[in-house]
Amino acid sequence: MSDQSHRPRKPARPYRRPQKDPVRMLAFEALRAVDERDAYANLVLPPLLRKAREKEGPDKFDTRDAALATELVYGTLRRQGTYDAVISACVDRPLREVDPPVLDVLSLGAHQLLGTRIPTHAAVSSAVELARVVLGDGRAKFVNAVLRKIAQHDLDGWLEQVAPPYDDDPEEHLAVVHSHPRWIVSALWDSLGGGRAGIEDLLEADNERPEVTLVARPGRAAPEELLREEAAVPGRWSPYAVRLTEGGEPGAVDAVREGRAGVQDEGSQLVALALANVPVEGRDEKWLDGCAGPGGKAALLAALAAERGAVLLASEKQPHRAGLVARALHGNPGPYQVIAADGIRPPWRPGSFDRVLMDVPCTGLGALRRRPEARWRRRPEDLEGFAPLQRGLLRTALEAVRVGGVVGYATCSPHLAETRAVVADVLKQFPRTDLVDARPLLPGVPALGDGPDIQLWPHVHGTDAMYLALIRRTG
Ligand SMILES: C[S@@+](CC[C@H](N)C(=O)[O-])C[C@H]1O[C@@H](n2cnc3c(N)ncnc32)[C@H](O)[C@@H]1O
Repeated sequence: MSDQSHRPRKPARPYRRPQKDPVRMLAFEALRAVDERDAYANLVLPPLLRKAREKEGPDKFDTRDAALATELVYGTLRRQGTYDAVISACVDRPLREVDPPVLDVLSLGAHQLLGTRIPTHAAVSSAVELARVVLGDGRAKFVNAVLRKIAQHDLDGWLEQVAPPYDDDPEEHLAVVHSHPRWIVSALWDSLGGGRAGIEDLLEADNERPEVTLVARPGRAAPEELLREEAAVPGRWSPYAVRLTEGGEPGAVDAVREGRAGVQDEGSQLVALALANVPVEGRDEKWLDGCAGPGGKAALLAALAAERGAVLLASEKQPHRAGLVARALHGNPGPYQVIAADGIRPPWRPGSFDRVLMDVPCTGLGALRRRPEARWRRRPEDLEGFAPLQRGLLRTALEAVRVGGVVGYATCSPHLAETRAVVADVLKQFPRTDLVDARPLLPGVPALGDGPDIQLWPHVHGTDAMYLALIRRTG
């Protein structure tokens, strides 16, 4: 008999079943859907939250649980670049060799440790329990070991280690610290100009959850009605805007349910208002929105047109999105028309309209705060994909407007390749046009740029980074 057989055996720990925590399970499921199926977090979350409420009951999954699950998903996705850098420093192989579900649990754990106030012990143990449920005990040990390494420093401590010093490589430093792909940091900085403080504020603003902003559609609802909602305050710039400072459920607001009001970023409202405010000489009866889906700007324009006895034609290429436009415009106080049509081969006659909005498809780099995963999905090559469409749509807009009328070219991206470059290129083919100074059309809105076009910014205006150029046809 060997010596060993006499040694008292360490009592085996009794097996304990992993605890299923509905908040972490839900967050993991959402992250997997975003990762695996290219789903959008803002679309995936609401049904998962509903399902959790139904399954667990309102006592076990209340509004605080829903808020925590939402924050865990959005925060993990937004800060993924930073967390990847930290996790990389704690594992002994390249991240691409870590199984995606394992990486999702690690990222969720990293966010709990570095991006929330959840105490360290709870952050690690909840992520490890989650790992036991969704990955099994073996891989949970790996998760435990990595998270314990991460827990040795706070976020600032990690950033000092994993981000290059600003002076050595400013763009890479900002990319890691503020969790944006480097090419996006570079593009935003080109467009914003200025020094370190501005771009840092902008990148930080992209990482904040935007407030919910409503629009009281003129002639259909008054802002005062919306201001009666809980924690509602007036918009900063648009007379029709009301901000719900605690988020709330816009769908529960009567005016929103009835279509008299809508959810609309204030930047989007300002674009519609500037186009509606620009003076045009003579007839002012026919307005066109050539890229109308899902209908936010069209609904505001149609209501403003109705006040002036003008009619909006809202056109959208995708039939199902044209359906959304029809829904947004339903109940408009004046006449309007909605059609599904390709703005590149339009059915209308040239020179038909007095005001035209072309809010073209774009990379959406101005709305990153709304779509937490978007920054990681976009590629620089996407710009080339949009370029011909953006130019083509601006050309047809300029053909659609009458001499003396005005076109508004808008994007929800501040990327210069989608904004000024498109306008400059297309105007070479339309020499009989003038750029109108859009800044005085939005009185009281500061820092709109050098003009004549305008660029809004999340960190300056609290809006999406919408761009607008107003172009008048002179011949
Ligand atoms: C940025 S979105 C417009 C947002 C809209 N103005 C709003 O405020 O709700 C661009 C829209 O253009 C549509 N689109 C894409 N290609 C188009 C085309 N060739 N002609 C017309 N619409 C097009 C897209 O389907 C999308 O709905």
